[in-house]
Amino acid sequence: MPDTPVSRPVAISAEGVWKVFGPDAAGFRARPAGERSPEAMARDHLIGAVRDAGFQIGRGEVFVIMGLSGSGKSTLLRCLTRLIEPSEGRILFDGQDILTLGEKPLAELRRKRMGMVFQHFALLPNRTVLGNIAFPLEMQGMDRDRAEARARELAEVVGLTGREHRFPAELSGGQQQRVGIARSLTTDPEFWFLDEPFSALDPLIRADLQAEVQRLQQEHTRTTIFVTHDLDEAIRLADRVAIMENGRIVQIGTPEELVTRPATDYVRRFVAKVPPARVIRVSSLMTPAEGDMAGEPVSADATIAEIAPRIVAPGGPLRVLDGQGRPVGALDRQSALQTLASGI
Ligand SMILES: Nc1ncnc2c1ncn2[C@@H]1O[C@H](COP(=O)(O)OP(=O)(O)OP(=O)(O)O)[C@@H](O)[C@H]1O
Repeated sequence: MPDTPVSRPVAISAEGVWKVFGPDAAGFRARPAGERSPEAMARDHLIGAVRDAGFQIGRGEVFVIMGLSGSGKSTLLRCLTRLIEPSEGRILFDGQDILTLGEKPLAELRRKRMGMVFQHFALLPNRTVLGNIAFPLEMQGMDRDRAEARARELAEVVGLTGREHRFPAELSGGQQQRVGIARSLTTDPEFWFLDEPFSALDPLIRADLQAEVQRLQQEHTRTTIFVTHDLDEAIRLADRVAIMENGRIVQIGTPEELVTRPATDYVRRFVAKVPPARVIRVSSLMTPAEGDMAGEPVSADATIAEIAPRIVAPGGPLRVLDGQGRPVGALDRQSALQTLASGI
């Protein structure tokens, strides 16, 4: 499987992870490799919800898992948190295999270092916004005043100021999801798992919350694993995307790589409607150069769509700067225009 390696220190690593459902799922480990094809497994009424998944996620990375309904996204995410017990494989957090952890250390890991948000999660109907956000802290023994003070901070962070004393029934769907996001952040988790958190929301609210996730993720350099079946959402949020098909990861890459170098027809069909200018970055089109240059500055990390107004303006080549503001290349307007002409 084509896999663009992670470019940061590794935070989470999955090796040979399988999750099998069916009458004799427990006997799966003893199955020889030759008996693990979808056909051979189907004969024995076994479903390979996750099939031999392997990948590494970098610290602070947004790793998006996407694929069609039933491709195994949620099962894989749940395996990573051990909400579902994998049938086989290793899942390492900072080098430690969490599948070997006993109940107590696992609970500790979840409570202290992980935050989770789901599409449908239960808010406590008889508790206010603050009461709901504070709940995990109170469960951990924090006194009510301190827990509420922290909840108040988080309510502000997710834009719920002024609604602290409302009950869930008095909130819109988007506001309820904000409560869920705040609640998942009470312990300031290093690892943030989100499973289709915005699928039930209308597009405008969804875009708002996507921006919120980006902001929260950048502020605290959280390692974020985000499941979605929405390609637009994946492209907006992801550093890298893992595409799943029938339980298998068929490609891992940046949005740009998926669009410009799809590994299979399935991936090609998936990304067919993405305008290249939305994902191709200035760094991919520039001519590398060093030293002083003339021309209007653009960021090497920007997408061609983001700098469209500069590209269409008249003038010579654009001066490309890296994250530290150092000149790293020149962008020819003509070649950028060609990418732009393919749509935004
Ligand atoms: N508890 C279970 N028992 C049997 N089969 C299951 C179970 N959970 C999931 N599956 C099967 O495993 C496969 C993967 O399901 P999963 O929910 O992970 O997919 P998904 O990509 O998250 O789908 P969706 O986008 O619809 O949520 C599906 O074929 C599903 O029917």
